[in-house]
Amino acid sequence: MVKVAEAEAIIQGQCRDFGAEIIPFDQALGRVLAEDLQADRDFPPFNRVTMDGIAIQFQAFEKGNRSFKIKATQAAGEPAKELQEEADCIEIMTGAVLPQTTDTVIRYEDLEIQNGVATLLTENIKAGQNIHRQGKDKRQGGIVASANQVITPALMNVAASVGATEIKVKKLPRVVVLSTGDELVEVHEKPQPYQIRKSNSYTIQAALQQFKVLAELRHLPDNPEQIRTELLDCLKAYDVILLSGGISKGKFDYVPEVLSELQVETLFQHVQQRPGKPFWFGKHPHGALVFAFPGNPVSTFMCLYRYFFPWLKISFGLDTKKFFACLSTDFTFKPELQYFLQVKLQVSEQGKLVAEPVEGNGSGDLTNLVDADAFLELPAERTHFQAGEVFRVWPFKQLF
Ligand SMILES: Nc1nc2c(c(=O)[nH]1)N[C@H]1C(S)=C(S)[C@@H](COP(=O)(O)OP(=O)(O)OC[C@H]3O[C@@H](n4cnc5c(N)ncnc54)[C@H](O)[C@@H]3O)O[C@H]1N2
Ligand code: MOO
Ligand SMILES: [Mg+2]
Repeated sequence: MVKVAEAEAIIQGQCRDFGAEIIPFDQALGRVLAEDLQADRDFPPFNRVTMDGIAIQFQAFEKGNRSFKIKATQAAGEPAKELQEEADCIEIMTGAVLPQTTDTVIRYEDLEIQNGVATLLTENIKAGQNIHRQGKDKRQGGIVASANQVITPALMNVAASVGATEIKVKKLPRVVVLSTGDELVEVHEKPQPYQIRKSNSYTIQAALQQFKVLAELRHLPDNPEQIRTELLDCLKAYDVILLSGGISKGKFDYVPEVLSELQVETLFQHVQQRPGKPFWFGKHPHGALVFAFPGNPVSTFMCLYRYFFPWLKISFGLDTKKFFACLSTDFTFKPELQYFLQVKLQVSEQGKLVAEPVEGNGSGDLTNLVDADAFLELPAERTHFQAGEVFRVWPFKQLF
């Protein structure tokens, strides 16, 4: 049996680079950027007017001029017009290029316009106001988004602005999710009283979609020959096998034995944790990795978030951020196992992330996961945990 930190280190020692591929820009949301995106022009690309109003020469205001004859109107999308006389102005719209020879924009709210003449209603005018200067945000050639981050809606904005119709992203690993067990029936089927519907595989598949990984689903019956045939096929066809169930001490838990027969090296078996103690991890000589999660739904789920996603993020070149939360109430857990307590998270008015335990009925209670937001990781070497103490937390729900 290995400690949680040892299991984590062994798994992270097996991170992979799956390379990169170029895909159309409109399919890139949620993928990981594999190149730096550069500004093809300055940001903004011209002196951009930021208020609807008039453009003047500030020197005219300085000389005491407070009324300006409107010589022209310039909309966004029009080339820059030119102001000839300092006694005049150009009506100008937000998003338009600053007209040539002007340097200051006054908004309509500070003007009265009558008979084609704009008169100032305020003395509070500053040279250069209401202009977003060319290149102020980024210079041409500068990096507007660096590689190794998830393509978010905000990043799409930048990608579109630089005309990146195609984007280089990290390739996705080929993943298969294997359910095991003769007690499982399909979701559309009506189970016999002694059967249950398959659910873990759908949870795993759904969670992987967060990273745009489209996993295939397969099922292994409790039959060593069939497990062997299926696993042999999967070891050739996939980079990662995510398995749930069939790995503990039961008479029909054939998975670890068959994996060994197929030359999959055991990198660890059993982790000092609850849930998920029987967790098994191994590697095939040709490269495929096998994460064999214990079948109980909460165990599978916890191991997915605690071990697989960090592995995936590191493989993608992403940062693995650490989160901590404050326990809301005293809690006791006696076994010498790292305990992953299901909690609800809330940000207090003091700005603290507070974790409140959600009582459940152990690792078979999948209904409890719906009410919880995260796992709070309580160290194995301790028994009593006090309200206010801070521990590492593994969120599995969007909090905001
Ligand atoms: N003698 C011992 N028995 C058990 C031990 C032990 O140390 N000694 N460990 C227990 C722990 S902890 C866990 S967790 C489970 C792990 O069992 P397996 O990985 O072998 O999983 P199964 O036996 O196949 O199933 C366990 C449980 O989960 C349900 N299950 C399995 N797959 C799915 C699925 N795809 N969707 C929904 N539910 C699933 C299955 O029906 C069982 O109820 O072993 C304990 N036993
Ligand atoms: O510790 Mo097992 O993984 O819960 O039921
Ligand atoms: Mg079992």
